[in-house]
Amino acid sequence: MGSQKANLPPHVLIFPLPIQGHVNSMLRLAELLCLAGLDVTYIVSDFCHNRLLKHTNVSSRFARYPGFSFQPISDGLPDDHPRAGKGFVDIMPAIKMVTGPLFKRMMIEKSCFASSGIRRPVTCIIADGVLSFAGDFAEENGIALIYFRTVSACSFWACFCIPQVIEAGEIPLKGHGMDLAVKSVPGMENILRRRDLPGFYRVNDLDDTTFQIIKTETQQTPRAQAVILNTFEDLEGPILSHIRKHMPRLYTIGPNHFHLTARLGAKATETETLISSASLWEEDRSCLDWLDSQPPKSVIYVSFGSITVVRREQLLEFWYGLVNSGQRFLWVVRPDSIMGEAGGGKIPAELETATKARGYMVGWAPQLEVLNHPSVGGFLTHGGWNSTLESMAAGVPMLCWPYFADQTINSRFVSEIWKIGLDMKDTCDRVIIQKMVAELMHVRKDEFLRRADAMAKLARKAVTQGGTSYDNLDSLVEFIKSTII
Ligand SMILES: O=c1ccn([C@@H]2O[C@H](COP(=O)(O)OP(=O)(O)O[C@H]3O[C@H](CO)[C@@H](O)[C@H](O)[C@H]3O)[C@@H](O)[C@H]2O)c(=O)[nH]1
Ligand SMILES: C[C@H]1CC[C@@H]2C(C(=O)O)=CO[C@@H](O)[C@@H]21
Repeated sequence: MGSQKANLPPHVLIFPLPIQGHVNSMLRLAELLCLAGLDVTYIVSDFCHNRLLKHTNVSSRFARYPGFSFQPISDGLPDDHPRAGKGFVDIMPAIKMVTGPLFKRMMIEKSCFASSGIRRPVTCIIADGVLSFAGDFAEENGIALIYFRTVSACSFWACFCIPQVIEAGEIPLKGHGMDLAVKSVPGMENILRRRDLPGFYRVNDLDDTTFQIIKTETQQTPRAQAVILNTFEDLEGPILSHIRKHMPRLYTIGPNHFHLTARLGAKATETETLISSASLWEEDRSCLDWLDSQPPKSVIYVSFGSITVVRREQLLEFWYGLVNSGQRFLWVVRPDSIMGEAGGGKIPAELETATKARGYMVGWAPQLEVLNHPSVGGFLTHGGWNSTLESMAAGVPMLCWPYFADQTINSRFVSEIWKIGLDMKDTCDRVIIQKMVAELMHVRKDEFLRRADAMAKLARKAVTQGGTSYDNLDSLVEFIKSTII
């Protein structure tokens, strides 16, 4: 057994927060590690697992990696709990109180998923950067620990600097002075206004539970032996230098959906790769047929990710703004995304008519395929980090309407640093929406497309052999191997 075991690959446990953006990002990492020949156990909430099995091809997709397995666990919430909108605030405490103890028990009872002569017990835990209990378990049991924070480096760094921002008296915001410059986040002195700080900062009381959780979880990151970020050096180099002063072993491997496409390259066609989704809702592929019949770069794709909810009045502002812009649009309206009477009330006839003429609505879209469709020329997005990277990699300019969390700082970087789109934060007005859609799709179209195209090229370079993300992934795999020698 001893010599047999020596030939077995490392066994990595991957544990994402059970939210669409985190599950997508970490499942892509799981596949990248499977391709490198590592064994992977992927912990997933029962809620997400059931949906993945129902709406995706994950079973067949991962069947080709014999060293891969899913390990479902409860997320501590009842099945019918609304995990979107305000419901999201319950996720972190439930995970901590319920999933944490369950996880520790499961790891011990299942001998950390060892299989005699076939698989080592877990040798390395790659936990979501906000799941410190997984880090505790790794430390208590002498297992290598890596954190993967699934947001942008700029958001992670701004959260890491929470103590300095408090010290400088720049928060609590108390709703005023939102346009004042933030001076206490090194490297961002001339970039951020208070309204651009990650949404968690928007509290009147520094004892706010979510704020405290984010602060504590972020502060403990440096105890890991390594940190992974889904970004690339050409995109966030200056901020990464600041982070590396505290966490020198930092692997940037993104954009990881693009990286996966590049690594699968020879083994799969582009379409095969694109349809390897991890959607928690059923994708309505009919929108691709609709896109096929639209002129090149004429459509603005609208989607606010998996957590955003809007009030009916806001829905109507967006709808009028889009219709009045005269632009063709493909709009994802998630079934659980309208607050209140689930979209009750009549839709004005002029909106129905205009939507039939030049719009298309679905409950959930095959987003990667949509963004890479030649008819799509812009993306009205909440600025979730996956959506932002997916848009960048496809060379599609963005109009950002951030909802919470990292989105408020991502949108600032999109507009002011990368200059590949516009930031519409803290307003929801049909006239502004109409004007900004026109600016993105007409007035400044060439300028944005040129920069977005240049950014897409940098992203491609990063994930191609010899590129920074490509090399960093190889180094990460070597590091994981080194932890068992
Ligand atoms: O109709 C749709 C809409 C979205 N997606 C996919 O769903 C993912 C959405 O991820 P993201 O854009 O990151 O949004 P959220 O799911 O809202 O992500 C959460 O997690 C992200 C990563 O931590 C954070 O950046 C966000 O702020 C947070 O809301 C992306 O891969 C999309 O391609 C689809 O496939 N179809
Ligand atoms: C629900 C939020 C808690 C932490 C996650 C996050 C992060 O900074 O890691 C950002 O927004 C959401 O994805 C998560």
